[in-house]
Amino acid sequence: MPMVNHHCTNNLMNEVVHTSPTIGSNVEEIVVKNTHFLMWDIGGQESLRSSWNTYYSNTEFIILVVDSIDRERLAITKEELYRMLAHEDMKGCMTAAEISKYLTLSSIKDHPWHIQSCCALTGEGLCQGLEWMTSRIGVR
Ligand SMILES: Nc1nc2c(ncn2[C@@H]2O[C@H](COP(=O)(O)OP(=O)(O)OP(=O)(O)O)[C@@H](O)[C@H]2O)c(=O)[nH]1
Ligand SMILES: [Mg+2]
Repeated sequence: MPMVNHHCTNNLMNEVVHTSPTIGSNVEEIVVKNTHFLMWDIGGQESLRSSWNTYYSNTEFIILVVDSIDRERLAITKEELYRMLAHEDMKGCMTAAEISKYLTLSSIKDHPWHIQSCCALTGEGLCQGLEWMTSRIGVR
């Protein structure tokens, strides 16, 4: 029944929820225990899935909503989940060693240098890079 499809009562909020297929995206900020989440709601229709990858960079979490009554489409969900995981923005990235080789860093003899792989999003590697700098202080 269409009315059931488009207007359902959300008991938690005690309000009528209107739904319509997501085209493009909706963005909303949600605060949970003082943590602000910037949430992008993106459309799940097949034709829209190719645009999902444009949302992955700078994204910390992905909420994959599964319709628990739809057994037939669970296989598609699985397929899309693994496609999503294969899409991380780090796939195919160069290693620090490759970059170092390309920049021929080893030929730099008149300056101390250090190459550090890091991720600006998670902060991984940043401390190590700075620690190297502190370890060089007064070494010359
Ligand atoms: N029973 C029930 N129906 C739901 C629930 N969530 C959504 N629906 C219904 O499922 C249909 C699709 O809901 P949407 O929230 O638009 O689904 P969606 O995944 O955002 O769809 P797209 O935006 O097209 O990707 C609507 O008819 C909703 O009323 C739920 O938790 N329980
Ligand atoms: Mg939607």
